[in-house]
Amino acid sequence: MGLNVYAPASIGNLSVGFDILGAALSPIDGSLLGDSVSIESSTTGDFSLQCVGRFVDKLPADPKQNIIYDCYLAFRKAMADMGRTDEVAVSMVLEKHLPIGSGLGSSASSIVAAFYALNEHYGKPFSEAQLLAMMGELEGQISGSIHYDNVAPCYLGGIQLMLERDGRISESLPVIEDWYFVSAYPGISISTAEARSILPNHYSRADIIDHGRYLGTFIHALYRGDGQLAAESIRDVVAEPYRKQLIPGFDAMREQMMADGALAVGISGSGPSVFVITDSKEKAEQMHRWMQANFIQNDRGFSHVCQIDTLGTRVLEETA
Ligand SMILES: Nc1ncnc2c1ncn2[C@@H]1O[C@H](COP(=O)(O)OP(=O)(O)OP(=O)(O)O)[C@@H](O)[C@H]1O
Ligand SMILES: N[C@@H](CCO)C(=O)O
Repeated sequence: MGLNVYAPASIGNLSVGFDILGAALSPIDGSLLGDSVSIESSTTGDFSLQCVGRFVDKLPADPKQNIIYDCYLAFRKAMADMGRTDEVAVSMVLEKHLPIGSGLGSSASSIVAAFYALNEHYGKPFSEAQLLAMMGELEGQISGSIHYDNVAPCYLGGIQLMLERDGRISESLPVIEDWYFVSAYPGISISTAEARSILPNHYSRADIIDHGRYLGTFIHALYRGDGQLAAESIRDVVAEPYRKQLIPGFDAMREQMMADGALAVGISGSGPSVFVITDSKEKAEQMHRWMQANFIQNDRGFSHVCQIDTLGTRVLEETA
């Protein structure tokens, strides 16, 4: 029996919660914005990985350099640690729909889809909390430090707040139902590790106070269902001032979106994708068209009108 698992794109940080907030996204036109992984028992007895999809060309040529292979090794080791050593290997197919270094949680989407598929295939040996811990570890292997703000929303859906306590890595926050997100990827790539390395090691007291106030207000407003206050609190004093120079036309884009009635604008994860929040579908569609005409740099770029994906990672198809 085979399975096809889909893991949605995500916005790390949501501007106001560096490394501790993240949201999963679904395009409102029903298209899939995320990687998927198919899995079945290997007929040769050896592990195999085939990669297909629009953004496959920038993946490492050797499947054993793909993060999916590391997920497989980590999963098999964890099963061996629980005494399961005689399991049959698997054949996997990765459909790479998220560009690498996009700010849309591309590696997280592959990692989450792979672990979810492996767990389903081998009869769910691991709990949600155990899987999330493994996902975070693999994501940390890529970016240099463990942060769950892509893997947690990608896996669990919704808006996630990282608690990072034993057994409670992340918890869901309330979602503002009428928020539309325009998610635009300009078509260039930014490495997460590099985008982290340009950030300051220390912040001023004024920045720390602002950061605490904005994040506290954001979470308070979500629990009150006050979308206006929540959106006004989406301000980034930690990363955007330093990272925006890596994104061509960021300031002009922000100015235009705010003039067009955006509730909030920010960098998606470590960029170069950006997100815009509005409470009107019509405005979102107008902003999406502006992004297509003005922000996207080349034919690899794209823009989507999205809402929060509350389902998270799921099985799309089971085959006999
Ligand atoms: N399946 C995979 N998906 C994405 N990246 C992969 C995968 N397998 C290996 N890699 C490697 O992992 C690194 C991912 O880099 P990075 O963390 O900057 O990007 P990302 O996770 O795609 O970023 P973002 O979260 O901004 O979308 C690249 O060097 C890439 O070659
Ligand atoms: N929180 C991470 C997300 C990376 O997508 C960062 O901003 O570096």
